[in-house]
Amino acid sequence: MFLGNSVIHKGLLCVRNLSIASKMHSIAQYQTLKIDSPKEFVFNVQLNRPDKANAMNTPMWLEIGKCFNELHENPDCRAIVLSAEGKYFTSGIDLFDIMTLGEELANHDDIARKIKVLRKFIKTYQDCITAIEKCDKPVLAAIHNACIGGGVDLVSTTDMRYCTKDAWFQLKETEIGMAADVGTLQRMQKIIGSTSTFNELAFTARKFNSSEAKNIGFVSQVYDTKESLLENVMNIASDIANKSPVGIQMTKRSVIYSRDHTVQEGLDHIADWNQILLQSEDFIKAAMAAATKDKKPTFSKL
Ligand SMILES: CC/C=C\C=C\CC(=O)SCCNC(=O)CCNC(=O)[C@H](O)C(C)(C)COP(=O)(O)OP(=O)(O)OC[C@H]1O[C@@H](n2cnc3c(N)ncnc32)[C@H](O)[C@@H]1OP(=O)(O)O
Repeated sequence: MFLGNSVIHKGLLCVRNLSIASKMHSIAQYQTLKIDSPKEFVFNVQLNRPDKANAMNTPMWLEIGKCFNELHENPDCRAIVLSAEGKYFTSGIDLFDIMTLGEELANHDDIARKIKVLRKFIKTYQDCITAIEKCDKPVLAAIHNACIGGGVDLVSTTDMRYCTKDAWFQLKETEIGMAADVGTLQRMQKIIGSTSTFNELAFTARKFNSSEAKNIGFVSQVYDTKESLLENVMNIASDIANKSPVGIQMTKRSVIYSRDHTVQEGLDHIADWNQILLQSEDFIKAAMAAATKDKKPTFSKL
């Protein structure tokens, strides 16, 4: 059969476009998150249920997991800012959503069946935010106004936290009759380094403000407004994104591994990795750049 030139041309264009599209990492659509890339290699993930004070419902928990798993794989992403739309960062778990769990439990009479439902629920929520820690790209939380309950669990998984002057935090779980179960008890006391201060916050469920958060080391810096918070945090993320992805991703992995192991185990872990990674082109490029005072060496995507 004869194919005219224009048909062949269109066909070739189509193949070329398909191959470009397959090289670009498309960003999935999310219902409860807003995602964009305001700077090269920097992604901004925003909690996006502003009408509900960004209460974390099941779709949001699941989407957080999915999103950070995707960004872990995305070679166009080297640093991530986690922020929120609207008046509040987050009011924690969606209290209406949790009531539907009660309905599901009511379907079972037997304790073994009930605990199976609850365990699956808790483990799923844990895994969703642990995805932030498992994501090799550094995650910087930019927190404004209220960060309550599940919100503290969420930001405790990030690598760095920054907030506005009006930010306040509350480990509210004991006030609603539960022990926090998705990471605050495990991670936050290690972040702030004082078990006594941490226990006070966890047992009393009292609110603490931005200056206390800075004093106890929970946040690195406090900014006057949400605009200056985002501007500064984006700049820090961009600075990270300009560095070698090999160096940055391995640093995150080593820091988290070392937090959970002895010093010797941490040293062995990084020796095991660096005997491989020091042979990467990034090491040569960065060393050359340092020697020639090149401020912005170009690193391939990873
Ligand atoms: C496996 C378990 C995993 C995790 C467990 C985590 C535990 C926790 O998260 S404990 C913390 C639970 N959260 C709370 O107790 C906070 C409750 N909310 C508030 O205190 C207030 O809403 C506020 C955040 C201080 C804001 O107050 P205000 O400015 O007066 O706004 P509201 O009118 O109260 O809220 C606006 C709108 O949002 C809805 N909403 C707020 N928070 C939640 C929530 N946590 N769950 C569900 N919905 C929430 C509120 O109902 C309003 O909705 P309307 O439709 O406009 O009425």
